[in-house]
Amino acid sequence: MTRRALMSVSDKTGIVDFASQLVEEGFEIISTGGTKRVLEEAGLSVIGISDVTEFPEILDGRVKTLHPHIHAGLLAKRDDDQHMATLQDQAIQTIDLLVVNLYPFKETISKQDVEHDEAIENIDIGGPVMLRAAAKNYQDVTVVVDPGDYERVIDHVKDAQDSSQLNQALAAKVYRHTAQYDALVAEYLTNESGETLPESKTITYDLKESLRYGENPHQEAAFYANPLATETSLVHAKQRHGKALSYNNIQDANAALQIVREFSEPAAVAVKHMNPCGVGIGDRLDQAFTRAYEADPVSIFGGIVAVNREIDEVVANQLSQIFLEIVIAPSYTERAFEILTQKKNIRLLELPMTVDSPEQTLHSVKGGLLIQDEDRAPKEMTDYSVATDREPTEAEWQQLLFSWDVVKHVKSNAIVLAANQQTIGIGAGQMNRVGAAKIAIEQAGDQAKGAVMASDAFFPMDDTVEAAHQAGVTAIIQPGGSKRDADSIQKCNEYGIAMVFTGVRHFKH
Ligand SMILES: NC(=O)c1ncn([C@@H]2O[C@H](COP(=O)(O)O)[C@@H](O)[C@H]2O)c1NC=O
Repeated sequence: MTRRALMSVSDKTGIVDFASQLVEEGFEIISTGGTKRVLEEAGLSVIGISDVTEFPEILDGRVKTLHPHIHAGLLAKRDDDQHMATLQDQAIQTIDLLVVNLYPFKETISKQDVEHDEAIENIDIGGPVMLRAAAKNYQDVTVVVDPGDYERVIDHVKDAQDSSQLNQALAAKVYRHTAQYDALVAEYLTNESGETLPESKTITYDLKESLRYGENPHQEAAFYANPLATETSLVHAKQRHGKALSYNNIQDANAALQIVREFSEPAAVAVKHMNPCGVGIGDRLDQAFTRAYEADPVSIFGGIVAVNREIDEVVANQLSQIFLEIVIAPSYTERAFEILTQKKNIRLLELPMTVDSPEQTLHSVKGGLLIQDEDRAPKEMTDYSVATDREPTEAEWQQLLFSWDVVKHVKSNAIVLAANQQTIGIGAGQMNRVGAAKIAIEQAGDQAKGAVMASDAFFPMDDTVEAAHQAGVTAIIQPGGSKRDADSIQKCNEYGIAMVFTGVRHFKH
């Protein structure tokens, strides 16, 4: 019996060529309205879907292939005599090859200000039903959802190769595709209805690139992208120079990006192992970078630097003095690019530094997933209160707010010391708070005199205030809320330290 291919595609790329080759191999082609038109315009002879269903395409295309003549033709098991007898009784012909791609739902909802009705009309119904039917019956039907697969399918047809392995692989691809399609529809409608943490969550990602390895060379790894990621997301960063990013590079670049986006003034952030090792702000980027560099000239070596202004010749010269894994900037002047690309091993990324919209963060645990809102506490100081007798001076306030923006991005327990728009000591990821303070203080050395301190969470005891005073710190910012706040306040008053409570905690694990 003549083999039949049903073609119904929104993305018509390559369809004429594919159909022509199938016809040459003896296939009959069945098609829906738009696809049929394209094929016929190319001179191919096509059977209209309505000739098979004996029913018109109705409801503006909402119903065209949803018909037993199509679905029985896709689903009948060829080695089941009863199935085949039923087809014969009902005068239904088998369909051997299905070529479908779906209404562009993702592209539609990615458009700015898309109307709800337009989104709904772009939910494909008939396509996924056919795809799922053909994929279920992959032992007898080849199903193609991706124009990128036309070539390998036609090669198989031409060589009359055994297609069982290919069919199964293509069927699996179909279910991944329809699952992603439905996940995006579900996400769109869920967001519209205002639900944030529904009873089940189907998340979907596309492979962006395979990585050489994960955190360590024996770990296999890949980078996946949210299909709806906005252009400010790291997955859309343009790599203008250097070798491929590693797993650790991506994590560090992400961390650097989050921190630098805290600041509207020129800012430079150096990151190592997902913690900032130096952050500086200033009137100009070169000034900000000098501060970030001088904050910890040892740790920045081999680090990642993110800045929020165009890199010019001056900054490029500064950056090229040290070994850096990655630089991320909104843009580079031509001269800066020339200077930096003289370094073979540096990776240069370009990404708008505009503040991106908050998204939920996901963290996997064995057998589960933790989902939470991004840590975007409002920056207004409405809940801030001065807990001590002495108010911070204006200069202290500036440094306190700067250090508070930084400490939020340091692994807990976290303490940041800052002076003159620059971090001077960072204690990260310690198991007790005073331990983090001691590290920050030691790093700051003499610079701690007159500096300020930020703590990501409250002081359980007054020992951190004691350590701060010994080092010469004059003002502290922390959430407050400990049972023993009174002890810390008393100690600050004794030492003339000004202490601000923010009422907000910034744990980061
Ligand atoms: N309603 C149906 O019965 C139906 N059958 C196939 N489609 C889709 O219609 C599109 C192709 O339409 P056309 O050939 O008219 O350009 C394909 O994306 C296909 O997935 C349908 N459309 C939407 O559900």
